[in-house]
Amino acid sequence: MTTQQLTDQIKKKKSFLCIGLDVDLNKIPKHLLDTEDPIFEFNKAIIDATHHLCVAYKPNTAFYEAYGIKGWKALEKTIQYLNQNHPDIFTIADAKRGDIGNTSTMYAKAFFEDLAFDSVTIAPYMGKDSVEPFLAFKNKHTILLALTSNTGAFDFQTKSIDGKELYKQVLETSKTYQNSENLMYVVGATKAEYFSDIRKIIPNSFLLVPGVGAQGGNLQDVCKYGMSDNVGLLINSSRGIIYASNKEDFAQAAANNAKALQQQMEEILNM
Ligand SMILES: O=c1ccn([C@@H]2O[C@H](COP(=O)(O)O)[C@@H](O)[C@H]2O)c(=O)[nH]1
Repeated sequence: MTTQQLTDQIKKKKSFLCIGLDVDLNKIPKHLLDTEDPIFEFNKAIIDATHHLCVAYKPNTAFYEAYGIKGWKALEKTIQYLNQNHPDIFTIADAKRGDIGNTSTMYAKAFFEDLAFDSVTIAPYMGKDSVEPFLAFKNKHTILLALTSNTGAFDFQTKSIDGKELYKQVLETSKTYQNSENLMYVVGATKAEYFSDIRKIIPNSFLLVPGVGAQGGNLQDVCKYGMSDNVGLLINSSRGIIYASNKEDFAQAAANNAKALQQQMEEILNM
């Protein structure tokens, strides 16, 4: 999917919501545990109930890898279900990969070719030759960790090196990479006060913004300082939506929470 197609979807649905599919078998409704593939059944029910309210889904691969081969199969079935039934929805593998060049190429093949995700999250720490193999894939997007939502972000990312904060150096340097038009960035919703500075460096890039909901980030603040002329935001909520209820009504409860966020987004887009 191109960024223009993503922007068109945002305008059509009046939503820039990304729903995180972080499936924890201890949190899903008990009746699903009797099915052959509880992870996929949970995801399918959530997707069926919420796809009209969001423009993206983001499974975090940790929640699948933790269940071994069954988890990976459920991830594969989930992305196939999305690509077959909702090709207009942007898909993000939140895998936070990145390694020496030939290894990065294999990671890119895994997520872009085998699983056919639209995008994958990447850690920038190993630099240019670890990121460019992902950028080489046409119409696929590399979402670089810039300023993360957790408190540990202050350990390194905001530290000044040669007079400039590390996260700013990540933004500036990554713009010089080959095929940098395929870059997006992760910026945490809990860091709303940093968005103005970030937009000075990357005015038009898409930002994936986790941290609204369970982590306490504020949607209005993020939009006030982080929205670009073309919206340029994907606001993620995972636990705040998918675990709205652990009873039989879980999918409808998730849809209600997604709807509440989508309505706030619609108001912001109409302002
Ligand atoms: O800076 C980051 C980068 C990634 N994440 C991931 O996003 C979701 C957030 O889940 P919630 O339940 O809405 O808090 C999760 O997969 C994180 O690993 C992040 O939170 N912050």
